[in-house]
Amino acid sequence: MAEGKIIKALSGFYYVLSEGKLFQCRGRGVFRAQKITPLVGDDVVFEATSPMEGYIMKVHERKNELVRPPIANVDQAVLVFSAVEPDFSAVLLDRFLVLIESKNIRPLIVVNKMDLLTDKTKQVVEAYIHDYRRIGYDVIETSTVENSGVEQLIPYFSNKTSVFAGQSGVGKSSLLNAIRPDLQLKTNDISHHLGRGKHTTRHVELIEIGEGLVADTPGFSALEFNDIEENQLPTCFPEFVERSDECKFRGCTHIAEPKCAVKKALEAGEIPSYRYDHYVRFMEEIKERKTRY
Ligand SMILES: Nc1nc2c(ncn2[C@@H]2O[C@H](COP(=O)(O)OP(=O)(O)OP(=O)(O)O)[C@@H](O)[C@H]2O)c(=O)[nH]1
Ligand SMILES: [Zn+2]
Repeated sequence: MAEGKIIKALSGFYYVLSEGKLFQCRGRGVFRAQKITPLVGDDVVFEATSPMEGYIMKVHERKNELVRPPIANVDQAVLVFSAVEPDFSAVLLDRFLVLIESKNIRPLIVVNKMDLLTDKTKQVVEAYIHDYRRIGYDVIETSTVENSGVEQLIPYFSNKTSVFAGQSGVGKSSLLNAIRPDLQLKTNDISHHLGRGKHTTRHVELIEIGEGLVADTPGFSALEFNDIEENQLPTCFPEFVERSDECKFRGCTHIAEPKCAVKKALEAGEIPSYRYDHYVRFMEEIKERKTRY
């Protein structure tokens, strides 16, 4: 018996990577009865029946699970935004961050197309980058055209399973190509792998980058807060969590309560007003969803 990770699933076979070797495996017959469907990203115990084949005997418990693309045990989400074309959007970034924080996935923010900034737009984008770094997020500035910042990304992949996420056209495929030119993902093309329409079935595959694994299909295409509870939302804003011990009320939602440390920090300019505004907006969205059912 050996331990491995499923990096690809195709036509009833699971491809298990174990100590640098790939095994084409079948699942155990009992998985079907037990309603276990092994997923890409699953850590498994398998029995090798030849140097390249085997049977999956056990699927380890998952740390998390994405639906689109179907992938288990995601450690990190690389949130790709462009500085311009499309314009940097803090509300979209906050939406991604909430979803990711709620699944215990570590975010890495990449701001791409830095080459397109003018003196004026640069100030705006740099101010945002500064704010997110102050919260404690890692932000990497890149340009695939000038090939800058790209190599800074590589160490972040080590010993992790990562998923790229971000709007269409921000440069996700371009970044992956810059990191691993042999992938030759088509860019700016509606039919290429990373940009495939929402309704086609996707085969996700984990590819090796640096010392880690990265999904070749981006995640988090649905940006709704369906699985997030009201009391969970404050925990998705690290700069609120950090201060909530100082709130007068335990379980403070930082909205209407008096003597709230988050609101105090907001008034003092320590928390950017747009972050707080997004929080309030997301909270309303979650509450509204509840009354709908
Ligand atoms: N100026 C500039 N253009 C870039 C940069 N990175 C990517 N692009 C261009 O932006 C366009 C979109 O890039 P893609 O890599 O296809 O973007 P994507 O995020 O994979 O898009 P989808 O597949 O639709 O999700 C292409 O025309 C790229 O050439 C960059 O750093 N600077
Ligand atoms: Zn509070």
